[in-house]
Amino acid sequence: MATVVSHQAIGSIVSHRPSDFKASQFLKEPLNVPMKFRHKGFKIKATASQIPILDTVLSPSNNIPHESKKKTNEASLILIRHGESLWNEKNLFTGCVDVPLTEKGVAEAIEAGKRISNIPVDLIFTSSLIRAQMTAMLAMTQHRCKKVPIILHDESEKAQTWSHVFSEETRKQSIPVIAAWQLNERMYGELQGLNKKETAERYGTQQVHEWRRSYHIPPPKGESLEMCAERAVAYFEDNIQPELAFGNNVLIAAHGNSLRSIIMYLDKLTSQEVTSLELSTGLPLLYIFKDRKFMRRGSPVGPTEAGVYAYTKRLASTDRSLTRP
Ligand SMILES: O=C(O)[C@H](O)COP(=O)(O)O
Repeated sequence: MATVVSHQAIGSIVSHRPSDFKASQFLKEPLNVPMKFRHKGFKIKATASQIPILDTVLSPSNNIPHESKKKTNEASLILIRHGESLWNEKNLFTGCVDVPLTEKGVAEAIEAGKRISNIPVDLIFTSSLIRAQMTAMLAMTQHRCKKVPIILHDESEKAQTWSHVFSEETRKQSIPVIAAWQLNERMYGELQGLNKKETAERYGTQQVHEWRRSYHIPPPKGESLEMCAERAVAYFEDNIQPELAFGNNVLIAAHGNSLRSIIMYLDKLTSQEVTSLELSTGLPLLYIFKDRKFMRRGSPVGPTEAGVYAYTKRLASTDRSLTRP
């Protein structure tokens, strides 16, 4: 049965910004510094894949290559398209318009959380849009680690200084969340806010299908999937893949088309094959990154699903450590 979360509770989850928090105080593990943090004067010369992630935040002079401190040679990657939004419900093109989840979307996010509750998560990436952020937060309420996802703000030095956590214990109970606009939904241009059915009646089903699903054809004044891939996949390669290579388990909460472009990259789909890739709202997908390869494991069925632990030895040992009293 779906867990019920009131709108008030959701509001407090998503609007409670971490005002007592700072990345450099927060993460002891050597996570990679995302590109945006690396622009903030950490004086890093190495490429993304060589940088010890949050070591750099912890200590700007620390420039030990990844390999020397690598945690493990495999990591899990969970992708979740956000739950149903208010405009999904109304069948409107949404794109980059920042629309929250419906009650059904909230339930979907919680259900997704149950499905992934046994899969380790060290780091969360979301788009900058509220529907993806709500989804990540709600999903993590179901996780067995019981850690609190905390959004890292890097818009100013002051934001970083002011969001300082002084308790070591609290830091250990937190998971960093990095919000990146590059993971946003594709910009749907002049279609944003239009009804999908009415648009198909006006321009023809074939034309609208091409705008929605083709790789190369952009909607009027919007982004094609190819253009969306240029930013989303580049972000993935520069900022997320190094985390996985280091052994950090990552959850990405994003959107239908930004995730389609990332899945196209992970599964090596052709521009023709990606046209038939559809993602349901709130359905998590699991990949294992090992030996520099992505292996798709499908959608975990639920927290009691034995198969989830059979995916890898590492997940099995995580399960044992979580169940240990
Ligand atoms: O932006 C939107 O309207 C949807 O989230 C994705 O829409 P699509 O399925 O039409 O690409």
